[in-house]
Amino acid sequence: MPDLLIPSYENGLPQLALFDLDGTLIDSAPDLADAVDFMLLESGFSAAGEALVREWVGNGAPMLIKRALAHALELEEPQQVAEAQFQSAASIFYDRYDEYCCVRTRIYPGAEELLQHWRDQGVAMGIVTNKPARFTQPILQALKLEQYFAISLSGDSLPVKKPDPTPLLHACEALQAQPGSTLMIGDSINDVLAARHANMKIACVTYGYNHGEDIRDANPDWVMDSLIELK
Ligand SMILES: O=C(O)COP(=O)(O)O
Ligand SMILES: [Mg+2]
Repeated sequence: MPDLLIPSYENGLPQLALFDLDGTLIDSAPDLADAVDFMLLESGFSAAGEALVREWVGNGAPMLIKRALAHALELEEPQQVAEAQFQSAASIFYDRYDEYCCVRTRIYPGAEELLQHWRDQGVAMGIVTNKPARFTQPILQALKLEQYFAISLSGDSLPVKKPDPTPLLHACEALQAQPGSTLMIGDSINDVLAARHANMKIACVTYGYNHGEDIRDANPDWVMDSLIELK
């Protein structure tokens, strides 16, 4: 693995840094698991627990809900969940998570130190998350993180989400940065694929949510145990 100095950028710093949110900057799994378990219990199933929810996060709230229902119904694929069942479970999940989306959610150690450092160094920063916007904004506000970001794109901000590269390219265009001078920082295969398709370098954290797989298997350009290593 190459060291974390980023030689392809001027001064070793990217012009623009795009951050994934869940599993990269914040550990949101405890509150997500609470909302999933509330939804499952209200729908007449058993709770799934946080460990499983950590494996289901990463492709947006609708997919998280479908994965939880597929597990409860012992279906092989989340796509097999009936639309009516999904809709009623989703409204329970959304109401619950609207109210309790930032109770036990925490910023990972080292994350804010990197954000402060890069802000001082003049690196432009943005959020590209698959989380729906109705949750992204309140969480960024509650954790006082919104001040760092010039742009924040959520899973429903555009017609497509990661692993599609469109949100990453959209952020570059909005902030007049070249993909080749932009660094994506994430925790999952969705971040790696989106960055690859956008011709961006990708650095990944090992502690996040990657569907139970080791992120090294996705071959990101850099792997780190803490965001502080980027500083
Ligand atoms: O909400 C999700 O499923 C994942 O969100 P993320 O893209 O910030 O990891
Ligand atoms: Mg993530």
